[in-house]
Amino acid sequence: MIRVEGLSKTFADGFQALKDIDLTIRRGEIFALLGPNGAGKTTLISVICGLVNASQGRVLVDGHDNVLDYRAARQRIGLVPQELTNEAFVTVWDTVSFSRGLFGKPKDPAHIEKVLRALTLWEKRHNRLLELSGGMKRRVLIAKALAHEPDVLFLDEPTAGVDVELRREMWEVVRGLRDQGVTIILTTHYIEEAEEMADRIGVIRNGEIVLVENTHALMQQLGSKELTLHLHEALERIPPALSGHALTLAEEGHALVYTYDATSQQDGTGISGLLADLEAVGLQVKDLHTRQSSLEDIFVSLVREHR
Ligand SMILES: Nc1ncnc2c1ncn2[C@@H]1O[C@H](COP(=O)(O)OP(=O)(O)OP(=O)(O)O)[C@@H](O)[C@H]1O
Repeated sequence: MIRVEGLSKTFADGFQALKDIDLTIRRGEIFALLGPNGAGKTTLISVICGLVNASQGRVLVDGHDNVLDYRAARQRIGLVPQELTNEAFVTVWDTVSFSRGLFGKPKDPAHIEKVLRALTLWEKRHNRLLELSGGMKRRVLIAKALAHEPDVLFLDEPTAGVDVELRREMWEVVRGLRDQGVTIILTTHYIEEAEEMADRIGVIRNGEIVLVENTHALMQQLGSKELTLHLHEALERIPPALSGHALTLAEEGHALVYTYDATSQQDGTGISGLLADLEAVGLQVKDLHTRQSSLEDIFVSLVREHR
């Protein structure tokens, strides 16, 4: 659906925000662009959508070069911006219909109705935007982006700053759109969001794509958790009876650290077996805590790995 080739962007002040990016987005997938603040997510989306000029490279949208064949490329794209930029006094129906008109598409009330129903905004179609909740306003932005029947929808941080309930609601909406055949590209800081939503994840850091991976495979790689068991008495070495568990000794023998795959559904975490074996060898646990790799840890290790 989208092909990005050798894309670089240097801003007027000399800052290079994108460095030689190659990326292919498949038709019908949800692709999450995951990266820390300032990584270049918005810039990349803006270049693909034709809002910012590339310094080098090119972008094809369904085979159409987004510079040489701008109209055809842009028409296939719907963009939901990061900021809520709705006019306050127009109605839901009018603002969504107007967005369609911007693309020179003939009026099609049946399509607008379909979009509003899909986003559960139909009941609110005669309301002015200032009368809507924050979640509804976000959905109006999606409706506007879908008004001209794009094939691919870009969502820039669709759930930044929204509460858990609303985030889940947004996920449902986005999944529904994918099921209707829309290709979706979203940016996010939240690894949970990427995990929950995306078929594939691209990690961007300092303007470089450091990894593109199937979500399931990536979570297997990143989903490892650590369980630290503080012991009553220090050990000199790990007892042979525990050699079947992925254990290391820490804190001068006062703690055992167990690493396990938090995403494994087949084999479980192995924690209950470990605890049983600890008891069997007479080790007493004083305290325990778990820790999951933070997004930052993950980025750091990914970047290290790919250097
Ligand atoms: N017009 C501009 N001129 C100069 N630098 C810019 C401009 N726009 C963005 N940048 C810089 O490019 C880098 C990438 O910005 P971008 O907005 O793409 O990041 P992001 O990954 O979307 O971050 P966030 O998660 O915070 O939205 C940042 O360092 C930013 O300061």
